[in-house]
Amino acid sequence: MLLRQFTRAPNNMNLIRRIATNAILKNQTVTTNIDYNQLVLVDVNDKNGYATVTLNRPPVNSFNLELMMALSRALDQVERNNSRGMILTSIIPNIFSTGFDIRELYQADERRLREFWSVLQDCWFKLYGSTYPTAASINGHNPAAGCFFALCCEYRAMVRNSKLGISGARLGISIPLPMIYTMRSVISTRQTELALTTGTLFTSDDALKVGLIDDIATDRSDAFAKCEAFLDRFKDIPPVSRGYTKRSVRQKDMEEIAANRQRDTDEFVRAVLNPEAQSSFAAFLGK
Ligand SMILES: CCCCCCCC/C=C\CC(=O)SCCNC(=O)CCNC(=O)[C@H](O)C(C)(C)COP(=O)(O)OP(=O)(O)OC[C@H]1O[C@@H](n2cnc3c(N)ncnc32)[C@H](O)[C@@H]1OP(=O)(O)O
Repeated sequence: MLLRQFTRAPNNMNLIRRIATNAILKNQTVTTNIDYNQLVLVDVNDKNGYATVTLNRPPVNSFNLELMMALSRALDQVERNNSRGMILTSIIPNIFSTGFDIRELYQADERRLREFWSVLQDCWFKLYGSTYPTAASINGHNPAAGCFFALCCEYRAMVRNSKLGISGARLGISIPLPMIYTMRSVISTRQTELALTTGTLFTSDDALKVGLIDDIATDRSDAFAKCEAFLDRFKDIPPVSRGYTKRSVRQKDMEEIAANRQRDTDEFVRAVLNPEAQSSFAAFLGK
C-alpha cells in the first residue's frame, strides 16, 4: 500500500488585512495578518519583518491543486511585501505535510493534473529562487512533496521523532528533476542519489547526520525560534547583494528546469496515469 510503509479554496484574490488591535501592549509582537484564502496563512511580524507562511489544510496538509495555488499566491504575497525573511510551517501539531493528496492523483483529469504540476513548478521557482532568506519549521512528519518544499528553503529545523524524505522509489516512481536538483542543493550528489533511489525516510537524527536538516527541535515553538535565529543571521547583511548571490548560486538549476518545464510536466502526467501507480492510489484510498 502506498506510503503506509512510512509509519503510520477557493480562488479568492481578495486579501483581508487585519492589524492586531492589541499591539499597544508592551512587548507584544505586532503582526499584520494577511488571511489569503485560509488554506495558507501569511502572517507578517512587524517587529522583525519576517513572514510566516503556514500550511492550513487539515487533517494532514496534503497538497491538492487548491493548496498548491494558495501556496503559490502566498509566496507572491511575501515577495510583494518585501519581507525580511520567511518561515514555512504547518498548523497541524505533528504533521508538516503528507505530500500530494492521493485523491488528486487517483483517476485524475489530465488537464487538472497538468495544472497541478505547473503550479508546483511555479511554487518551486518562487521559493527556490526567492531572494529573501527562507527557513522551514518542520513541526512533524514530512514525507514527499512537503519535504521538497522544505528543502527549497535555506535552513530547516525539525522536531524530534518526525520523518522526512522523498520515498517515491519504493512505489516505483521516478523522481522529477526539480526534486532532484533541490535535494542536491542541500546534500551531496552521492547522498541525493542514495536517498532518492532507496526512497529513504530519515529519522530526525539521520536527517541531521546527512545534512538534510540543520537542527533538531524539542517542539514546534523551539523549531520556530531556531528558524527566527537563522533569519536573524542576515539582519546586518545588505539584502539586495545577499539575494543576488543566492540567486546566482541557484541560477543554473533554475535555467535547466525552465528549459525543461514541458517535458517535466509530461513525465509527471505519464507517471501518475500509469496503471501501476493508479493501483497504488486505489489501494491507499481503499478502493
Ligand atoms: C505518482 C507520480 C508522482 C510523480 C512524482 C512524485 C515524486 C515523489 C514525491 C511526491 C509524491 C507524493 O507526495 S505522494 C504522497 C506521499 N505521501 C504519503 O504516502 C503519506 C501517507 N500518509 C501517512 O503515511 C500518514 O498519514 C502519516 C504518517 C503522515 C500521518 O499518520 P497519522 O496516523 O497521523 O494520520 P493518518 O494516516 O490517519 O491520516 C489521516 C487521514 O488523512 C489521510 N491521508 C494521509 N495522507 C494522505 C495523502 N497523501 N493523500 C490523501 N489522504 C491522506 C488518511 O488516509 C486519513 O484519512 P481517513 O481519516 O479518512 O482514514
